[in-house]
Amino acid sequence: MSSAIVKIVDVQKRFGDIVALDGVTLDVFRGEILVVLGENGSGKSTLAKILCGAYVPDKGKIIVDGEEAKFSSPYDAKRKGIVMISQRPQLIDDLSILENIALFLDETPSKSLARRVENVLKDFGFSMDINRKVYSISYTEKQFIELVKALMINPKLLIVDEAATYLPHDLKQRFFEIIKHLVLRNESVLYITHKIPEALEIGDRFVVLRKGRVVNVFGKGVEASEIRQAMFGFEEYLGIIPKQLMRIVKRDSKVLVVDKVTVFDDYGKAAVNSLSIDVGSGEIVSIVGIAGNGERELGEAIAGLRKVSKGSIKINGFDVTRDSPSERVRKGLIYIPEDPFREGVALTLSIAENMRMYARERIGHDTVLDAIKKLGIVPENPVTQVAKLSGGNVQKVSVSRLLLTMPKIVVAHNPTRMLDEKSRILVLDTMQKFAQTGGGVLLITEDVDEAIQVSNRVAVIVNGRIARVFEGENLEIYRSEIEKVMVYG
Ligand SMILES: Nc1ncnc2c1ncn2[C@@H]1O[C@H](COP(=O)(O)OP(=O)(O)OP(=O)(O)O)[C@@H](O)[C@H]1O
Repeated sequence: MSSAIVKIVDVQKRFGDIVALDGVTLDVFRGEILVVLGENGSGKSTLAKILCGAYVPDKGKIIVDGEEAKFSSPYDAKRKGIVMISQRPQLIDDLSILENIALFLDETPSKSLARRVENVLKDFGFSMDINRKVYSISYTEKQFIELVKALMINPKLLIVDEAATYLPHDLKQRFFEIIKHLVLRNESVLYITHKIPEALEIGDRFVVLRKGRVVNVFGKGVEASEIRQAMFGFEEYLGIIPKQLMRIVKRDSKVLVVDKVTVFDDYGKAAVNSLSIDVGSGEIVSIVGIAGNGERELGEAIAGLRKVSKGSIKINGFDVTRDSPSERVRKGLIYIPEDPFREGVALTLSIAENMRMYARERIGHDTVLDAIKKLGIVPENPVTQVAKLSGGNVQKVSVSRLLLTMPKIVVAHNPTRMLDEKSRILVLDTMQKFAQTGGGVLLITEDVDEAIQVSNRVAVIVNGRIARVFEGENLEIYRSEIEKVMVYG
């Protein structure tokens, strides 16, 4: 392996009394993909933010190309060829995709820039209207635009903070090909992910952080169990309840009925088009699709956050089509939105205040502590402001409502995004247990693995319609067909 492009020497970073990084020393070599793994809150994003100039370390040094770098902003790092694609898209909602990219590149939007952007999109085999305003695109599409933006400056060190993990399979594979090309040109990639199989697929070396310290650095050939052991202290992949143990689904007793529903997007286009789906008591139904096919609008319509133009929605037998979001909650709905930062939590409130807001009855201190413990939220202190939590821990607060109430139907949009493996299993397991006790779950997800693992039925959404429904004991056999329908309809 060649020389280090970046040397991280004894870096420490504290936020009040939280030690996010505790003396991290690490080299990033030229021409490598270095994967960083660790539980939620272990310090991965903080390390990435220091490297890209968003945070200044309290102690320690960052050496780039042999010289100590003192970045005071991401702009300084960008000038040195270090760019980060963050876990949470950093785009301005009211600007178009093209305007956002222009802003990042310090250019004015022009026809020639549009052509360059379209060429990168072509490399991905993807086309989209780059004049669309960012507020109208999904979270996943925003993340994709972040990748495009970063690649346009030909970075020397590209930092990907969980920004590619949830891309649709084909786009992710193309992104992997593109970063492998970067590496062939001797550029480097620091890749943060929670998915161990993904890490093994892409990485050359693997660093595991725990409580802000490097606990292991592995080379190629490492086993998933070794990484798991370093991350969590146990080797086994924690399984979820096998589906055959689930109680019989009562399809005749429907907890959610979406009947020929049409919903418009922010542009007045029908994003959901006369779509019907129902969920029986004891059933988990997944809706899978490539982001931008109407899944977000469908979730919002069920939650009462978006108007239903035609058709009707019933929760637990009640017609809720015209009900307010809170009325739907009263009738037994729990909705976990796609973007926890925007809709899932109140960032300025504490963990406990958020949880008290979700619970429909008064909950005591012990219930709050119990939910924090079960989900492994760090820091554990219930008065911590949610804005101070790591991405995965914010998502945990958003999904904690699953543990705090006994709803009839859960509608969850990408609920395990940003969660480490342990917490992901807990969330899926909770949904299975909830279905076992007679509830129903509509899981809207881009993660086909997850849908196959936990569902009784998998419906594929394409252009706002259900293109196909797959059903059976073993949905695994339909995997490639499901993926094909997702892409080709
Ligand atoms: N701006 C901040 N203010 C206060 N605390 C912070 C801030 N940013 C991070 N922290 C704390 O530092 C610790 C490490 O957070 P970090 O975001 O680096 O974790 P992470 O490994 O990236 O987690 P995740 O997998 O959830 O994204 C956490 O305990 C977090 O609460």
